[in-house]
Amino acid sequence: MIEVKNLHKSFMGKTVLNNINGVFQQGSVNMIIGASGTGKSVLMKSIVGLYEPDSGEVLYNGRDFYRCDRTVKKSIRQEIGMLFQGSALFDSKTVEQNVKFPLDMLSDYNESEKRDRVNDILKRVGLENANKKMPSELSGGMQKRVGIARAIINNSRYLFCDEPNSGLDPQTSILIDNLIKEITVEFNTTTIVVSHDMNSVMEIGDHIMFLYKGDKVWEGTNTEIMDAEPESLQHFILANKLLRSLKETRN
Ligand SMILES: Nc1ncnc2c1ncn2[C@@H]1O[C@H](COP(=O)(O)OP(=O)(O)OP(=O)(O)O)[C@@H](O)[C@H]1O
Repeated sequence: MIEVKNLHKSFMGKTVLNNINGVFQQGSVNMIIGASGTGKSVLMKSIVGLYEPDSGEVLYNGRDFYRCDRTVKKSIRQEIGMLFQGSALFDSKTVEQNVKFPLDMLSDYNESEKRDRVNDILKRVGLENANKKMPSELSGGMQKRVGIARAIINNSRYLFCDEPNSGLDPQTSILIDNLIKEITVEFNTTTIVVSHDMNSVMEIGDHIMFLYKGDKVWEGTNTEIMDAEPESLQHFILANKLLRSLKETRN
Protein backbone atom coordinates (compact mmCIF):
# COMPACT_ATOMS: atom_id res chain seq x y z
CA MET A 1 0.00 0.00 0.00
CA ILE A 2 1.16 3.52 -0.78
CA GLU A 3 -0.25 6.55 0.97
CA VAL A 4 0.26 10.17 0.02
CA LYS A 5 -0.51 12.86 2.55
CA ASN A 6 -0.87 16.58 1.91
CA LEU A 7 1.45 16.47 -1.08
CA HIS A 8 2.33 19.84 -2.49
CA LYS A 9 4.59 20.65 -5.42
CA SER A 10 5.24 23.85 -7.29
CA PHE A 11 7.65 24.91 -10.00
CA MET A 12 8.88 28.49 -9.98
CA GLY A 13 6.00 29.60 -7.78
CA LYS A 14 3.33 27.84 -9.85
CA THR A 15 1.40 25.19 -7.90
CA VAL A 16 1.24 21.92 -9.83
CA LEU A 17 0.03 19.62 -7.03
CA ASN A 18 -2.24 21.10 -4.42
CA ASN A 19 -2.47 19.20 -1.15
CA ILE A 20 -3.01 15.73 -2.63
CA ASN A 21 -4.14 12.93 -0.30
CA GLY A 22 -4.79 9.35 -1.32
CA VAL A 23 -4.35 5.66 -0.65
CA PHE A 24 -3.22 3.21 -3.32
CA GLN A 25 -4.06 -0.34 -2.28
CA GLN A 26 -1.98 -3.48 -2.74
CA GLY A 27 -3.26 -5.99 -5.32
CA SER A 28 -5.19 -3.22 -7.06
CA VAL A 29 -4.74 -1.21 -10.22
CA ASN A 30 -4.85 2.40 -9.05
CA MET A 31 -5.20 4.90 -11.86
CA ILE A 32 -4.31 8.57 -11.84
CA ILE A 33 -6.25 10.23 -14.63
CA GLY A 34 -6.87 13.72 -15.95
CA ALA A 35 -6.33 15.99 -18.91
CA SER A 36 -2.89 16.97 -20.20
CA GLY A 37 -0.84 19.20 -17.95
CA THR A 38 -2.97 18.55 -14.88
CA GLY A 39 -0.22 17.07 -12.71
CA LYS A 40 -0.44 13.30 -13.21
CA SER A 41 3.22 12.76 -14.10
CA VAL A 42 4.41 15.16 -11.43
CA LEU A 43 2.39 13.20 -8.86
CA MET A 44 3.84 9.89 -10.00
CA LYS A 45 7.36 11.34 -10.05
CA SER A 46 6.84 12.75 -6.56
CA ILE A 47 5.75 9.32 -5.33
CA VAL A 48 8.74 7.47 -6.81
CA GLY A 49 11.23 10.07 -5.65
CA LEU A 50 12.10 11.70 -8.98
CA TYR A 51 10.69 15.07 -7.81
CA GLU A 52 10.95 16.02 -4.17
CA PRO A 53 7.63 17.53 -3.03
CA ASP A 54 7.67 20.93 -1.29
CA SER A 55 5.72 19.37 1.56
CA GLY A 56 3.76 16.26 2.43
CA GLU A 57 4.48 12.58 2.91
CA VAL A 58 4.73 9.48 0.74
CA LEU A 59 4.41 6.28 2.76
CA TYR A 60 5.39 2.89 1.33
CA ASN A 61 3.73 0.40 3.64
CA GLY A 62 4.17 2.93 6.41
CA ARG A 63 7.77 3.87 5.51
CA ASP A 64 8.07 7.60 4.91
CA PHE A 65 10.11 7.81 1.69
CA TYR A 66 11.31 11.39 2.18
CA ARG A 67 12.14 11.06 5.87
CA CYS A 68 13.51 7.54 6.24
CA ASP A 69 17.22 6.74 6.49
CA ARG A 70 19.34 5.77 3.47
CA THR A 71 19.05 2.03 4.04
CA VAL A 72 15.26 2.08 4.13
CA LYS A 73 15.14 4.40 1.11
CA LYS A 74 17.40 2.01 -0.79
CA SER A 75 15.19 -0.95 -0.02
CA ILE A 76 12.06 0.96 -1.07
CA ARG A 77 13.81 1.83 -4.36
CA GLN A 78 14.64 -1.84 -4.90
CA GLU A 79 10.96 -2.70 -4.46
CA ILE A 80 9.85 -0.26 -7.18
CA GLY A 81 9.38 -1.33 -10.80
CA MET A 82 8.64 1.16 -13.55
CA LEU A 83 7.15 0.79 -16.98
CA PHE A 84 8.07 3.98 -18.79
CA GLN A 85 6.17 5.69 -21.54
CA GLY A 86 7.58 4.37 -24.83
CA SER A 87 9.05 1.40 -22.89
CA ALA A 88 12.53 3.03 -22.63
CA LEU A 89 14.42 -0.15 -23.51
CA PHE A 90 18.17 -0.06 -24.13
CA ASP A 91 18.39 -0.22 -27.93
CA SER A 92 21.80 -1.84 -27.97
CA LYS A 93 20.89 -4.61 -25.52
CA THR A 94 18.96 -7.80 -26.29
CA VAL A 95 15.59 -8.53 -24.69
CA GLU A 96 17.32 -10.80 -22.19
CA GLN A 97 19.91 -8.16 -21.27
CA ASN A 98 17.21 -5.51 -20.89
CA VAL A 99 15.12 -7.67 -18.58
CA LYS A 100 18.16 -8.83 -16.60
CA PHE A 101 19.37 -5.27 -16.04
CA PRO A 102 17.65 -4.68 -12.66
CA LEU A 103 19.02 -7.99 -11.38
CA ASP A 104 22.55 -6.99 -12.44
CA MET A 105 22.12 -3.66 -10.64
CA LEU A 106 20.21 -4.65 -7.53
CA SER A 107 20.19 -8.38 -6.81
CA ASP A 108 22.55 -10.94 -5.33
CA TYR A 109 21.52 -13.71 -7.74
CA ASN A 110 24.27 -15.61 -9.56
CA GLU A 111 24.26 -15.77 -13.37
CA SER A 112 22.41 -19.06 -13.57
CA GLU A 113 19.70 -17.85 -11.17
CA LYS A 114 19.37 -14.64 -13.17
CA ARG A 115 18.99 -16.60 -16.40
CA ASP A 116 16.26 -18.79 -14.88
CA ARG A 117 14.45 -15.77 -13.52
CA VAL A 118 14.62 -13.95 -16.88
CA ASN A 119 13.26 -17.04 -18.68
CA ASP A 120 10.41 -17.39 -16.17
CA ILE A 121 9.41 -13.76 -16.44
CA LEU A 122 9.67 -13.68 -20.25
CA LYS A 123 7.44 -16.73 -20.36
CA ARG A 124 4.98 -15.04 -18.00
CA VAL A 125 4.61 -12.01 -20.30
CA GLY A 126 4.25 -14.22 -23.38
CA LEU A 127 7.73 -13.66 -24.79
CA GLU A 128 9.43 -17.02 -24.43
CA ASN A 129 12.10 -17.46 -27.15
CA ALA A 130 12.52 -13.70 -27.59
CA ASN A 131 15.69 -13.63 -25.44
CA LYS A 132 18.12 -12.83 -28.21
CA LYS A 133 15.99 -10.36 -30.13
CA MET A 134 16.87 -6.67 -30.23
CA PRO A 135 14.19 -4.09 -29.27
CA SER A 136 14.11 -2.81 -32.86
CA GLU A 137 12.90 -6.25 -34.00
CA LEU A 138 9.85 -6.09 -31.71
CA SER A 139 6.40 -4.57 -32.19
CA GLY A 140 5.26 -1.79 -29.82
CA GLY A 141 3.17 -4.27 -27.83
CA MET A 142 6.09 -6.67 -27.45
CA GLN A 143 8.33 -3.82 -26.31
CA LYS A 144 5.77 -3.00 -23.59
CA ARG A 145 5.83 -6.65 -22.52
CA VAL A 146 9.61 -6.46 -22.21
CA GLY A 147 9.16 -3.25 -20.19
CA ILE A 148 6.70 -4.98 -17.88
CA ALA A 149 9.02 -7.98 -17.49
CA ARG A 150 11.89 -5.65 -16.57
CA ALA A 151 9.68 -3.76 -14.12
CA ILE A 152 8.70 -6.84 -12.14
CA ILE A 153 11.77 -9.06 -12.42
CA ASN A 154 13.20 -8.04 -9.07
CA ASN A 155 10.02 -9.08 -7.21
CA SER A 156 8.74 -5.51 -7.25
CA ARG A 157 6.11 -4.73 -4.65
CA TYR A 158 5.21 -1.45 -6.30
CA LEU A 159 4.59 -1.17 -10.02
CA PHE A 160 4.34 2.22 -11.74
CA CYS A 161 3.15 2.49 -15.34
CA ASP A 162 3.34 5.80 -17.17
CA GLU A 163 0.83 5.90 -20.04
CA PRO A 164 1.24 2.17 -20.79
CA ASN A 165 -0.91 2.38 -23.92
CA SER A 166 0.78 5.27 -25.63
CA GLY A 167 1.53 4.37 -29.24
CA LEU A 168 -0.46 1.11 -29.19
CA ASP A 169 -3.48 0.15 -31.29
CA PRO A 170 -6.74 -0.44 -29.37
CA GLN A 171 -6.50 -4.25 -29.43
CA THR A 172 -2.90 -4.34 -28.23
CA SER A 173 -3.79 -1.73 -25.60
CA ILE A 174 -6.39 -4.07 -24.12
CA LEU A 175 -3.87 -6.94 -24.04
CA ILE A 176 -1.30 -4.78 -22.24
CA ASP A 177 -3.94 -3.45 -19.82
CA ASN A 178 -5.02 -6.97 -18.98
CA LEU A 179 -1.43 -8.09 -18.51
CA ILE A 180 -0.90 -5.24 -16.03
CA LYS A 181 -4.05 -6.27 -14.18
CA GLU A 182 -3.07 -9.96 -14.09
CA ILE A 183 0.44 -9.18 -12.88
CA THR A 184 -1.00 -6.91 -10.17
CA VAL A 185 -3.19 -9.69 -8.80
CA GLU A 186 -0.67 -12.50 -9.27
CA PHE A 187 2.29 -10.66 -7.72
CA ASN A 188 0.08 -8.68 -5.31
CA THR A 189 1.72 -5.41 -6.33
CA THR A 190 0.52 -1.94 -5.50
CA THR A 191 0.11 -0.74 -9.06
CA ILE A 192 -0.23 2.90 -10.07
CA VAL A 193 -1.04 3.71 -13.68
CA VAL A 194 -0.97 7.24 -15.08
CA SER A 195 -3.33 7.50 -18.01
CA HIS A 196 -5.82 9.60 -19.88
CA ASP A 197 -7.33 6.60 -21.59
CA MET A 198 -10.92 6.07 -20.44
CA ASN A 199 -10.95 2.66 -22.12
CA SER A 200 -8.19 1.54 -19.73
CA VAL A 201 -10.06 3.00 -16.79
CA MET A 202 -13.17 1.00 -17.65
CA GLU A 203 -11.13 -2.14 -18.42
CA ILE A 204 -8.81 -2.41 -15.43
CA GLY A 205 -9.16 0.55 -13.05
CA ASP A 206 -9.93 -0.71 -9.54
CA HIS A 207 -9.47 2.69 -7.97
CA ILE A 208 -9.34 5.95 -9.86
CA MET A 209 -8.04 9.34 -8.79
CA PHE A 210 -9.04 12.22 -11.05
CA LEU A 211 -6.82 15.31 -11.07
CA TYR A 212 -7.87 18.68 -12.39
CA LYS A 213 -5.41 21.58 -12.48
CA GLY A 214 -3.37 20.10 -9.65
CA ASP A 215 -6.30 19.26 -7.37
CA LYS A 216 -7.71 15.83 -6.60
CA VAL A 217 -11.28 16.42 -7.65
CA TRP A 218 -12.69 12.91 -7.36
CA GLU A 219 -11.79 9.32 -6.49
CA GLY A 220 -13.72 6.10 -6.68
CA THR A 221 -14.16 2.89 -8.68
CA ASN A 222 -14.71 2.47 -12.39
CA THR A 223 -18.32 1.52 -11.77
CA GLU A 224 -18.92 4.75 -9.86
CA ILE A 225 -17.15 7.03 -12.33
CA MET A 226 -19.99 7.33 -14.83
CA ASP A 227 -22.16 8.91 -12.14
CA ALA A 228 -19.44 11.09 -10.64
CA GLU A 229 -20.59 14.64 -10.13
CA PRO A 230 -17.68 17.02 -10.74
CA GLU A 231 -18.21 18.82 -14.02
CA SER A 232 -14.53 18.65 -14.93
CA LEU A 233 -14.66 14.85 -14.67
CA GLN A 234 -17.89 14.61 -16.65
CA HIS A 235 -16.27 16.66 -19.44
CA PHE A 236 -13.23 14.37 -19.34
CA ILE A 237 -15.35 11.21 -19.54
CA LEU A 238 -17.70 12.50 -22.18
CA ALA A 239 -14.85 13.37 -24.53
CA ASN A 240 -14.95 9.63 -25.27
CA LYS A 241 -17.65 9.06 -27.89
CA LEU A 242 -18.38 5.51 -26.77
CA LEU A 243 -18.88 6.55 -23.15
CA ARG A 244 -20.99 9.51 -24.29
CA SER A 245 -23.41 7.20 -26.08
CA LEU A 246 -23.38 4.76 -23.16
CA LYS A 247 -24.34 7.59 -20.82
CA GLU A 248 -27.09 8.77 -23.19
CA THR A 249 -28.51 5.23 -23.36
CA ARG A 250 -28.58 5.01 -19.57
CA ASN A 251 -30.37 8.38 -19.16
N1 LIG B 1 10.35 19.96 -14.38
C1 LIG B 1 9.35 20.85 -14.51
N2 LIG B 1 9.61 22.17 -14.43
C2 LIG B 1 8.61 23.09 -14.54
N3 LIG B 1 7.31 22.77 -14.74
C3 LIG B 1 7.01 21.47 -14.84
C4 LIG B 1 8.00 20.44 -14.73
N4 LIG B 1 7.40 19.23 -14.86
C5 LIG B 1 6.08 19.51 -15.04
N5 LIG B 1 5.86 20.84 -15.03
C6 LIG B 1 4.55 21.48 -15.19
O1 LIG B 1 3.64 20.88 -14.31
C7 LIG B 1 2.34 20.80 -14.89
C8 LIG B 1 1.84 19.38 -14.82
O2 LIG B 1 2.66 18.56 -15.66
P1 LIG B 1 2.48 16.99 -15.79
O3 LIG B 1 3.59 16.51 -16.67
O4 LIG B 1 2.36 16.38 -14.46
O5 LIG B 1 1.10 16.88 -16.54
P2 LIG B 1 0.33 15.57 -16.97
O6 LIG B 1 -0.99 15.63 -16.33
O7 LIG B 1 1.17 14.37 -16.72
O8 LIG B 1 0.19 15.82 -18.54
P3 LIG B 1 0.34 14.82 -19.79
O9 LIG B 1 -0.88 13.96 -19.79
O10 LIG B 1 0.36 15.75 -20.95
O11 LIG B 1 1.62 14.06 -19.62
C9 LIG B 1 2.48 21.34 -16.31
O12 LIG B 1 2.04 22.67 -16.33
C10 LIG B 1 3.96 21.25 -16.58
O13 LIG B 1 4.36 22.25 -17.48
